[in-house]
Parts: sequence; structure tokens; C-alpha cells
Amino acid sequence: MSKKSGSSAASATPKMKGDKVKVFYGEKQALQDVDLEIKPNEVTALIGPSGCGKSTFLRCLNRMNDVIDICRVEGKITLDDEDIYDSGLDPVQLRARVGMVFQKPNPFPKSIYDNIAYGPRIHGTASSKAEIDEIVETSLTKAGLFEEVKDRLQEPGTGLSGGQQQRLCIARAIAVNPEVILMDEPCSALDPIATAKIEELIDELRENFTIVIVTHSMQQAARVSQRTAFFHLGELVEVGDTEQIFTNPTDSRTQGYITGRFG
Ligand SMILES: Nc1ncnc2c1ncn2[C@@H]1O[C@H](COP(=O)(O)OP(=O)(O)OP(=O)(O)O)[C@@H](O)[C@H]1O
Repeated sequence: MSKKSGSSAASATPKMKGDKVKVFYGEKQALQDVDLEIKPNEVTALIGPSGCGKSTFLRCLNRMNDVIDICRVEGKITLDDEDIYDSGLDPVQLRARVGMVFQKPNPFPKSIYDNIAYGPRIHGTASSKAEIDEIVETSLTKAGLFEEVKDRLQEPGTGLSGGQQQRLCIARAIAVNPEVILMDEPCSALDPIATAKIEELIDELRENFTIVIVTHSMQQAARVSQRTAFFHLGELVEVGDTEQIFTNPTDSRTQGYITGRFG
């Protein structure tokens, strides 16, 4: 698995950017002034102890926190320099550009085919049967699942193994041609073999997409990401090249976490 980021990516303008992001659940502040740049065509890993705010930050990036009544987001988050919290921006359109894969595979109770076809149909990006057939095949191929399911596309997605279901969910996210894919602990419900397949897939996907992944596994962050951001108690403590974060962190809290002193 290649871990190098292209030099163009290293110097590229950020795909997404958080600027002084604060998040509150009611009175409780979960994130404090987070400044974080997400570079294009890289995998950025968000790590840190339980409750530090990783998932909260991830959910800010496609406004999934909007659906939590008591949640309030302050600061600015941009996608290609466009403010994603602008009142004129449609969150549904945003979520087509910034897709999400969850911890537990959650295929729709529909056929494998319809799981993939659903997004392109509702977003109107494909209309004819031939176009949708093409998207279904391409998305499943990119998610490394087509060969395993091509003879049973009309069977329920829920009948697949856990690892296959997660690849189906990744295919479903890809089907609407997003620019960014957010993954919230996508392997935590999977066995080591299924996990290895998803990790390989993540490495392939970054050629075409920008990826942000929350993970509890430092080994996984080290294997799949080019950049790592360490959160602690709602604060972004340190962000840098993954290799530097794991071999030569600048903050003692990062050092403590990666060496297993807490977390
Ligand atoms: N829906 C919610 N309502 C109220 N508080 C919440 C909600 N979601 C998260 N929080 C709180 O916000 C803080 C950050 O939670 P978050 O889930 O973002 O952390 P995390 O680092 O992803 O944790 P974990 O690794 O355990 O998933 C925690 O104190 C948590 O209790």
C-alpha cells in the first residue's frame, strides 16, 4: 500500500477547511476552535480518545449535526472555498458532494442493485435504465464488490456478509460521484480480513476522492492515512503527516496517546 502523498497534494489548496469550529450540544461544548485543512486526494485520519470530538468534527463536514436538535455549530467550514453553512446551500446537495459511510454497515432493505441506484435516481444524475446499470456496475467495481455480487444484483443487500455490506455502502456513497467521503470507524464491526479489504479499498479510492476517516485504531490510521489529526478533550492538539505524528509528535499529549499512556 503506497503511503506517499503526491507533491501536488501536499501543496494543493485544501479541499475542505475548518476555521475556528466550535460545536455545542446544549450547554456542553464538544469542540473548541478547531482549525483543520483537509487536502485533496489524501486520506486524513482523525484519532484521539473516546469522547474527544472526532465524530462530532466529521459530522460537521457534511452537516450531519443539523439533524441533532441540541447541536449548534459555530465558526466556518468550506468546501472548495464555499461556506457549507451558508443559508443558501442545500444540505441534501452538500451530502451528495460529501458522502458518508457509517460504523455499522447500513444497507437499505432493498436489492443490491437498488441500494446503488437509489442515490442517482433521487439526485437525478441518471435517468435511463442503461445509465443506471452503468453506474451500478462502475460503483460496485470501484468498491471491489462487483465480481462477488454480479450474479445476484436483485438479491437483498442485507443478505451479504458484514464486509460485503460495508463495501456495498461504500459503493452506494460513490454512486452519486461525491468529492469527499467521510468514514466513521468503517471497520469497527468487521473481522481482520474484511478490514484489510476495506483498508486496501480506501487506498485505491483516494486517487479519485478525498477521504476523512475516524478510527480508534492507531495501526489503521498509520496504514491508511497520509495526514493524521489528534484530538483531545474537544481540542485539535496536533495535525501533520501521518509518519511525523507517529514517529515524532510535537505535543506531549499526542506522544502519550500514541504510546498508549492514555486513551
Ligand atoms: N448527540 C449528542 N448529544 C449530546 N452530546 C453528544 C452527542 N454526540 C456527542 N456528544 C458529546 O460530545 C462529545 C464528543 O463526542 P464524539 O462522539 O464526537 O466523540 P468521539 O471522539 O467521536 O468519541 P468516540 O471515539 O467514543 O466515538 C462527547 O462528550 C459526547 O458525549
